[in-house]
Amino acid sequence: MRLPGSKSMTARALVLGALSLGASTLRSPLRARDTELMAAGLRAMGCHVSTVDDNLWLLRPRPLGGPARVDVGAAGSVLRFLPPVAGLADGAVTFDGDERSRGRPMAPLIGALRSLGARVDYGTRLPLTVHGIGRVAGGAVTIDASASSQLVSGLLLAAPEFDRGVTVRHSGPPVPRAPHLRMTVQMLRAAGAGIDDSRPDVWVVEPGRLNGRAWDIEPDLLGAAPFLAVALVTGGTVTVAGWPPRSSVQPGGRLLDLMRQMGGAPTLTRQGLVMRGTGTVHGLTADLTDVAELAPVLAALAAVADSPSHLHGMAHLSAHETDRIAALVTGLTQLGADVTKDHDGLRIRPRPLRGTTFATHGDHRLAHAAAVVGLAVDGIRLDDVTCTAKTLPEFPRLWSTMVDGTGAFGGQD
Ligand SMILES: O=C(O)C1=C[C@@H](OP(=O)(O)O)[C@@H](O)[C@H](O)C1
Ligand SMILES: C=C(OP(=O)(O)O)C(=O)O
Repeated sequence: MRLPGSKSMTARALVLGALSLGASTLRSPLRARDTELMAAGLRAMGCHVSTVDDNLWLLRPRPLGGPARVDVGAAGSVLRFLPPVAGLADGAVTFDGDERSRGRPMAPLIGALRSLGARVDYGTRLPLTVHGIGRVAGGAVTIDASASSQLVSGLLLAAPEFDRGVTVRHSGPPVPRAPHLRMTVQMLRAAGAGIDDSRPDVWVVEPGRLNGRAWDIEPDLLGAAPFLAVALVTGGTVTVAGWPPRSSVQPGGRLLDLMRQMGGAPTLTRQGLVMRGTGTVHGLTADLTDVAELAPVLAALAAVADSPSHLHGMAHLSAHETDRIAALVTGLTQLGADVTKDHDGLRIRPRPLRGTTFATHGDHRLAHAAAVVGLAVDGIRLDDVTCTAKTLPEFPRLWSTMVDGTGAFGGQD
């Protein structure tokens, strides 16, 4: 199969392109609800973004301005990356989104933006309005980003355009998702930013113009998880074409290590990444701090494994699209698994499972998890599969084609 483009790379390339001198292109971007909302948000502020060609999106930066309204939908990236950009626009930009987004952690970012010189109307929930004056003073700021790495990424991505750049210090429990922060730093550098991340929990971005450029978006390796899980559960083989090299900005190596521990045998070949399984899945003890989006699919695998699992380092998952920890406890328990929550994760002891309805809570990664359990247990029904459009609108088609056994899924060549 061929995977669609990385959600995180697509989001960053769009934001950087809007703040650059000169045009940018995105080759093989992800077309999904989150990235279309990012494009629409930038358009609303005045940037020219053409997404008509599935394989090549085009950005022509123009002066950003309001009044504008931005729908963040359920996208944490739009929610955290665009308010700092709106500070640079001339005029008021109002942000709102799906009910669940209204309460996702934002306060540290708003506090930081205010102390960097932006005027923001925000209580404790969306909607919020940034009253941009075309410039943000910038400077040094300390925030607690333990609830979301996106709080730091959002500040860094816009910072080259701040008069004094930015120095962001994180203070508090560890920031989750170091790989996403590395991706932010690498993509800023690739766009010409001066950025120092040599000290733990401190990021310094110098002021300066970014250059428009051609971005090659890698396939979404985190989105590969449910498809690779198929090999483990069924004892089959799944080949993912176009798997990026080890130097990838995504934590692909970590995904493969975790799947190897659960019984998969991944090899990189000229055809791509080949995952082989035996049909027996092993339990896993792992700290998922850096890759917690994988937790739902790994929890699904753990529920059909031959031994218990302990997945931890995932406390902040309770602030994602839904409270993922609570949803996994309830959903997997209803199927018959023995699941308990501890202070920052889940303990899963497999037991014979029964087919029943699995509540996705409108969360794409919970839908992926239910689909994986459904490979091993008859009669699993998802209460909603349209939520997969957030990051992979083709998910139902890809999955059913694969489960039907035609082997023809993923033809995006
Ligand atoms: O920067 C990014 O592209 C992302 C960062 C992570 O957010 P959190 O740190 O809030 O988990 C991740 O979960 C999200 O899917 C994408
Ligand atoms: C947490 C996720 O998304 P976001 O925070 O970007 O909405 C995700 O895709 O699993």
